[in-house]
Amino acid sequence: MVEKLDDAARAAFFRDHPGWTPVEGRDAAFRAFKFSDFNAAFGFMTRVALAAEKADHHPEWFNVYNRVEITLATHEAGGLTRRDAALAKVIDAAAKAAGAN
Ligand SMILES: C[C@H](O)[C@H](O)[C@H]1CNC2=NC(N)=NC(=O)C2=N1
Repeated sequence: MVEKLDDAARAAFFRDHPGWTPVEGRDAAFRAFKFSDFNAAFGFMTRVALAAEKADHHPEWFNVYNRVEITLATHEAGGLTRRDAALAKVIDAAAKAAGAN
């Protein structure tokens, strides 16, 4: 069972992943992305989905047209873990490659 990040590691998560914000009332991280169009947004989601499935660690997300909102948490741990930090890194790189602003 993966452990929740302790306070220092949780602070480091938000420091090291600019753009991600804590979710109120829940140990989770949120970030919204905007792409040029649906094609770019869905291409991004496809790349994230493949990485998530490979890692068996999945985002909670919401998409409308060119907008993708993502919440990260580890359900089995009830909060943020190193798995979320790893997925955030993949997400940020994929978003950058897909031209998110
Ligand atoms: C059985 C399987 O390993 C689990 O359901 C995985 C799948 N993806 C997951 N994703 C996330 N975000 N949290 C989990 O606890 C989780 N658990």
